[in-house]
Amino acid sequence: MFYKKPPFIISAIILLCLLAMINVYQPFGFGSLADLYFESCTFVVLIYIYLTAFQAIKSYIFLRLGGISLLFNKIYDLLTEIPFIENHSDRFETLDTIFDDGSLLVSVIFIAIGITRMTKNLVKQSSKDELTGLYNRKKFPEIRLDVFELIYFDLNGLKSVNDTKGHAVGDLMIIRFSQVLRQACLANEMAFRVGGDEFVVTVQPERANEYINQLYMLLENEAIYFSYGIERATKTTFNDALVRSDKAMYAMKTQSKASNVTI
Ligand SMILES: Nc1nc2c(ncn2[C@@H]2O[C@H](COP(=O)(O)OP(=O)(O)OP(=O)(O)O)[C@@H](O)[C@H]2O)c(=O)[nH]1
Repeated sequence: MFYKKPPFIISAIILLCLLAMINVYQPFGFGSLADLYFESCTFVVLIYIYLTAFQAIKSYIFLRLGGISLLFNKIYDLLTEIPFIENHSDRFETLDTIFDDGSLLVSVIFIAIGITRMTKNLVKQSSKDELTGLYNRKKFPEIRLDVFELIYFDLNGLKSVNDTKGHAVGDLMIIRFSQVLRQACLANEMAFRVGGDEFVVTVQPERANEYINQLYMLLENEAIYFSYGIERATKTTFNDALVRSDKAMYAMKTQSKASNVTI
């Protein structure tokens, strides 16, 4: 609930409260007033970042720890502007250094690890299809085999499933087919979703027919039908093979429709 409020307003209120407190207690003697204003602003900027990036911080433990450590560091900086606390901290120099410089060092390390992990994860997610978890086209340059057979798949009759049973059932059909595509892959073979009901699989040379037979077996008792086209390819001939396998798939679909056979 709290985090749904605009972070800017919350941060501004905290800043105003801090500035008011500084001014009210100023006669009792703070250190440098300028220092205090800057420390307060940095603290509030941190709060603002914490609120706006809350989802990311929540999901990554290192960002969370780094954020906590940085907040601690800033609070400590603020508190040590109070002469009474500053006097005490000066007496425990090592402890003061650990609280001040140590917590800053820890924050920087944790935040750096957190950002690195988050970036890696984002890159990984950006090449995955959200609905099925299969790779999307962005992953094409990273095909793991040098020579392979490329199979272009298209589901048959998805539109009529959508129209008669609803989009959610159509989604389930796509998800189930994707599961089976992935299940039939060996190491280094990859499955991609390249369009609504279109998929590409790269399998080891001479394995396409075996792969497709496996799909038929896995989908034996399920009303999921598909057309496909197979082309042999290398990384350099990939784009041509993609076009040719799409055409071969289309030819199979046209033929099956003409003969009114469900494949
Ligand atoms: N449920 C669902 N449907 C989708 C999705 N993406 C595309 N579609 C639908 O899939 C259908 C694909 O079109 P077509 O390939 O012409 O439909 P089809 O019924 O499979 O026709 P054929 O390929 O000729 O058998 C369209 O109706 C799209 O709206 C999706 O993510 N979920």
